[in-house]
Amino acid sequence: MRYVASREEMQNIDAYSINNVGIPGIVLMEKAALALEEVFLERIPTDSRVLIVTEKGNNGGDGLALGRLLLEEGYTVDFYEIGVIPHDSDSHQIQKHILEQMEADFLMKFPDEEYDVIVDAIFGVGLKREVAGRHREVIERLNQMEALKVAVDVPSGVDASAGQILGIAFEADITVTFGLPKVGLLLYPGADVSGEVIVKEIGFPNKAVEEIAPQMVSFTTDDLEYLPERKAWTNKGSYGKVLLIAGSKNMAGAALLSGTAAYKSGSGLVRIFSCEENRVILQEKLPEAILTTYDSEEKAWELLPESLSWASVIGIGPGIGQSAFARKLVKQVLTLGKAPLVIDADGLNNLAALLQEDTELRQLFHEYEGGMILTPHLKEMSRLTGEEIAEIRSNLPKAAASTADKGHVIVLKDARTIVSDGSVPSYINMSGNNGMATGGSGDVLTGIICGFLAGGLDILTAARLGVYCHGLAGDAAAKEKGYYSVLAGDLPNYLETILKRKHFPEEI
Ligand SMILES: NC(=O)C1=CN([C@@H]2O[C@H](COP(=O)(O)OP(=O)(O)OC[C@H]3O[C@@H](n4cnc5c(N)ncnc54)[C@H](O)[C@@H]3O)[C@@H](O)[C@H]2O)[C@@H](O)CC1
Ligand SMILES: [K+]
Repeated sequence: MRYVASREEMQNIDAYSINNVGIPGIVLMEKAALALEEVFLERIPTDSRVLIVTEKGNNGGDGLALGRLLLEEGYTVDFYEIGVIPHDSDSHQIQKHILEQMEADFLMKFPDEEYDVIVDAIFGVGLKREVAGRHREVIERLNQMEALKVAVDVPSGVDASAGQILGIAFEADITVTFGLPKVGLLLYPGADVSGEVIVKEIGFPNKAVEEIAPQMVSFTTDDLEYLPERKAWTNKGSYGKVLLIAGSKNMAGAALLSGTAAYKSGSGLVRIFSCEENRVILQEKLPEAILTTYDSEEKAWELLPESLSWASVIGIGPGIGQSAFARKLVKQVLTLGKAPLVIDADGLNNLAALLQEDTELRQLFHEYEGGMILTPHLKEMSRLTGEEIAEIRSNLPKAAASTADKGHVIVLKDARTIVSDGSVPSYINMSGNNGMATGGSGDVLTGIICGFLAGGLDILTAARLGVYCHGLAGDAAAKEKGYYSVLAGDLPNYLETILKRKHFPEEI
């Protein structure tokens, strides 16, 4: 698990490292420059022409130090300092002085030449208001130039805390960021202009990071260690019984996808509760599943209580539709269910309607004892909370945390999914890609989370790890099939290669 920092948190980590631990700022700056140099040497030929654009803060200082190292390696380097900020930082002054001693040239005006690489060292985490005037003009021109664009720490113009664009932003192909990823590089639209984000260690001591304890975390592949344990002397009963209330007439696929994903993520037994019309296809495509099907509403109400009491995990929603019957299904589950519960898709739409119209249901919802995970995308979240989508999008972590406050885990699904139980830190997911924006992908996520719950994970870990592994499966799928052609049905297969890493890391 690693922290993801906001602007203030990163500034506090900087300050703590320098003032309390005693690491001189210039040392951190030199390490930042070395980290940038490393990326250059790995990816960019030394006969390249590089333009480094700076301002007088520490981000600019990083750029100057990088330029010096690149000159030593044989790159051709031009420096252009905007120089509108009235005072330069101490470390910037030192870097400038060194370059002057080395007789490096500073361009007096914005260059007309062509470059292979442009480095943006104008603003980093110090940016706090709209970019205007000369800064805006320069960033506009840089964005029009053809070159590989490298941002130092944060693309200038991106609010490092929320990912908003403050007027205009440098459009980077690569952002080399120091110490910790910044929230603004991961949330959109900031993520769009950050390109590939490379996180480089530059020597912020753990003590400084622990002391500040940022309010967001993310997973890396090391966190696959949290996957449910599997012991030698076990049987199918050891890995839980998942009941999926899914599918309706013409919607067998949703049940199939979530059921397959639940099995592929380790569930001992999966039972699908669906309509009779789906029996044949489910039996053919997922013969491992136990089927409980109904051919009338009366039959459904007769079968449901036994299914609910059988289950150690319940998932409801994929493909159930929004009929009065489906709404009653949700209500019955909240009334009779005792196990950890995942509510997704139409389960959430029905829940939103019930919460508005049914006081008794509101109480059941708030008092549900088994633990509950809700997995809304932005539209479903808007229905649940009554907030506008734009408002939710403007601060996804806040939207998730304030809804989760009511005692549930919220998985707020977007290009960067947030998972929160209302406490800090909340989780921001870094895996996954646009190839997963395809029908049925959410059904697979529901199945994975149910599978992890069945394996014994608590609701928060199951939700975080479910989202992370779902994204990794999507990344593996996109790598082979391309972003256009990933199907939700591919995801459970690629999930195999991800989960396998826990026990066979050497084979990956
Ligand atoms: N503090 C440290 O010792 C370290 C800082 N590092 C680098 O320094 C950066 C932070 O440096 P700074 O805090 O000096 O700030 P920046 O270099 O990010 O920004 C420079 C200054 O611009 C001004 N400013 C902010 N918004 C503006 C706007 N819209 N228009 C015009 N001026 C504006 C502010 O006064 C700010 O201090 C990091 O992102 C990182 O790149 C690294 O060298 C590691 C060590
Ligand atoms: K920058």
